[in-house]
Amino acid sequence: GHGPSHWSYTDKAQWASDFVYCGGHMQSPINIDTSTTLFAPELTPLQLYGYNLLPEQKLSLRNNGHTIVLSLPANMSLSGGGFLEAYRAAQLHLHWGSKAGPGSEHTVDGHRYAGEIHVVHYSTRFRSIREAAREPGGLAVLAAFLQVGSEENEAYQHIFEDLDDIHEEGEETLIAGFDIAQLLPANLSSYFHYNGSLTTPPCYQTVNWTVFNQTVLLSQEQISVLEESLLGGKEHLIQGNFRLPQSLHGRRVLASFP
Ligand SMILES: NS(=O)(=O)c1c(F)c(F)c(SCCc2ccc(C(=O)O)cc2)c(F)c1NC1CCCCCCC1
Ligand SMILES: [Zn+2]
Repeated sequence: GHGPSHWSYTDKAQWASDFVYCGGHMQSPINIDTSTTLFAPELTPLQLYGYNLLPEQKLSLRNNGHTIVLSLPANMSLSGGGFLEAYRAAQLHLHWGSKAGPGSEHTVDGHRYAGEIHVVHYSTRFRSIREAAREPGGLAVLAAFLQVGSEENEAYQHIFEDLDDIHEEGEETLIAGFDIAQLLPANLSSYFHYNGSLTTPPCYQTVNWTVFNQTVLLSQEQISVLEESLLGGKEHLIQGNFRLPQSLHGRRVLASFP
């Protein structure tokens, strides 16, 4: 990049020199080693409120050069799941790979999935996500793995059918509201939980991560459309927009299931 505000996935090794937190000891993503996770029965099922949006509710879908970001209304919220406070939804975005290989951020026992969805929330303690992003526990991100299955996933079509409108970096379009919960696994009770960071600069170490154990199934065609539709710069597609697993530095990963 040319100056600290510009970074890319091709110069991940430089992030820590431009962004101090990216070299910290509570970074994300991580590899989840299921043989060392700790069963925590206090991790209750996640409760989603206001996720079932009416079609009249229009949502901004934007190509920001690193991923696609769907902005979410602040009356969508999250509680339970061992969280001590409530969180408001802010945005969701995706990470994916290319023909060369899969692109989830977290891995499980070294396995990388085709992709990963992140639904970003911020604590109701704060007035804005910018403020919350700087405070420990300020953000809660729900993560689910995208896996290739035999059927087309109708919920993801609400997003993928409009990717041509945001082919170029910086482009934005409006899509009709739909049930955002349909983008997540049906089982919201089985998940991993750990404290980590944003997975891109500025890498703030302020994220409560929830990674669902059940995956979401999309068709190969849908995954290919995601991998081939979005430009991150003049000539190159956004592909492989994932950070490599970071060291735990002694952190324990909790599991809501035995
Ligand atoms: N996995 S993640 O949650 O760390 C994450 C990523 F991996 C991401 F790649 C992204 S997108 C890259 C950051 C970015 C770039 C441009 C703009 C803009 O032009 O509006 C906005 C954001 C991205 F937006 C996020 N999440 C954002 C992090 C940046 C801002 C803090 C709060 C929102 C969460
Ligand atoms: Zn993300």
